[in-house]
Amino acid sequence: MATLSSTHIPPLSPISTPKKPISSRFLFRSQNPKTLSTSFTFTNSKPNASSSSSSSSVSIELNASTLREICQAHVPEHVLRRVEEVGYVRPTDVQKQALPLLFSGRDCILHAQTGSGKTLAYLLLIFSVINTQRSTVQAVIVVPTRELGTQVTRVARMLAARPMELELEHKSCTVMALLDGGMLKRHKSWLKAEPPTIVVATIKSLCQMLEKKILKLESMKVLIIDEVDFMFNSSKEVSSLRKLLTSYSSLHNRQTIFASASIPQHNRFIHDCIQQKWTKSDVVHVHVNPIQPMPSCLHHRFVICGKNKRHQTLLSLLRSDAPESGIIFVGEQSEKSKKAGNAPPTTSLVDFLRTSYVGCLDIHLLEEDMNFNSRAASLSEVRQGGSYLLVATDIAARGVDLPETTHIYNFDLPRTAVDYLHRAGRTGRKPFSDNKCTVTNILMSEERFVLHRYENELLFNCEELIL
Ligand SMILES: Nc1ncnc2c1ncn2[C@@H]1O[C@H](COP(=O)(O)OP(=O)(O)OP(=O)(O)O)[C@@H](O)[C@H]1O
Repeated sequence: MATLSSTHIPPLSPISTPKKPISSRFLFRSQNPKTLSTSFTFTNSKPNASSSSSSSSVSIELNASTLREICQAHVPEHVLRRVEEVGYVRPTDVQKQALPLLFSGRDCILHAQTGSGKTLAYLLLIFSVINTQRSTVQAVIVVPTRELGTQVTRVARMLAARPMELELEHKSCTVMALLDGGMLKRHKSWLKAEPPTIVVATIKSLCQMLEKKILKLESMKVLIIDEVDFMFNSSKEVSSLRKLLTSYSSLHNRQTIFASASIPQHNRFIHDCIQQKWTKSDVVHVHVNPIQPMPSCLHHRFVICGKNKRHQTLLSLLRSDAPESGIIFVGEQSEKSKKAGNAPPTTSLVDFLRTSYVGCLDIHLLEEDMNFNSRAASLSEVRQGGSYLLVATDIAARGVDLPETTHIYNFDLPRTAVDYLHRAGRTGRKPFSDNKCTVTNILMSEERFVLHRYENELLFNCEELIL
């Protein structure tokens, strides 16, 4: 066991900044603070720490080779058994490095590649602190979309399930999904009758319940904000998020965890966390693979074609790649095109593929404009069925975990490097697999420089494919 002390370490410096930082669409307001936070950056599993911490000391179990070894003293046995039953035996890097810090009670910024297992890390923390004998909300997980909320709820319920014999002896941990488009009336009755132990919520639905005082957070021990950069980047969400962090609950009574694969200008964000009292001043920044934001199992390609040839180009790619399963990302329809009465590009593409693509992949659609039931049906068909091609907007780009996806196609280029990172990260989601997954960009020649910029910002190489 290696002990890493964060005392007498130089002031917070950008030790974990990639050579070229990911560009940002947003800025966190910052006031030149004197921070006490600690940054741990992990490359090849060797941590470095940077901090001006007062006297905090953190023990890190670097030699543990199983999740059981890391969690044994903290997580109930029935949860550990479930973890093993579903096949989580070896910890991923972020789990290995973050769990000891999380169990020590520190506020934490979990900053690790897409598909690296951040969800399991924060759920194991939650299971280590909740007391199922108490009927109060003890953990809240805030997510940006209904789709991610449903997914996190599914994993939390799967871990919480007890064998029948224990079910009779102990009260179970209950997990409520409080998501936009849900049946809030039913949730109100549930919250009044017997509050759940864990709430997974979108910020809008959560704040509705808090404003009406139907949900209370006085017993909340852990607050997780998943996809934190996305949440702070959305003007609709940011004021509710600030209220949740500072008015509806107090940083002193809870452990606060922020998670994302992309935290642009992270040092500034850490400063703001402390200044704005979103976290305690000894918040830890766990940054795994800081100089390689993109998972190494991804192979990036691009094809150049004319504007009117994109459908045919995609078809040729699908024929030559024969993907096991894939996601095709399409940009949002412009207001001008909507006004002109054109069909959305997603629907046109789905129609085109259904008539032209001859293969064994089921074709599905996921976009914001679908109603919540159709969105849920689409994702659940994708999860249950065999091989799929999912045509989606960026709604599927954050957090959605479809591990069978082998290919990503950017039918339209994403708007930012951060968006590229998250779209690409919908594949390569099997932590210990050696399989290479492919991300292919369909470009017009004048867009090449944009992709080049993303390559520089995210430090990856994209190879040209000539069809
Ligand atoms: N220890 C583990 N062993 C094997 N598989 C794991 C382990 N931990 C997580 N996974 C699997 O890895 C995949 C990715 O995990 P998760 O969704 O938590 O990634 P993430 O870090 O939150 O990614 P993103 O930033 O894209 O949201 C999931 O399919 C999950 O089941």
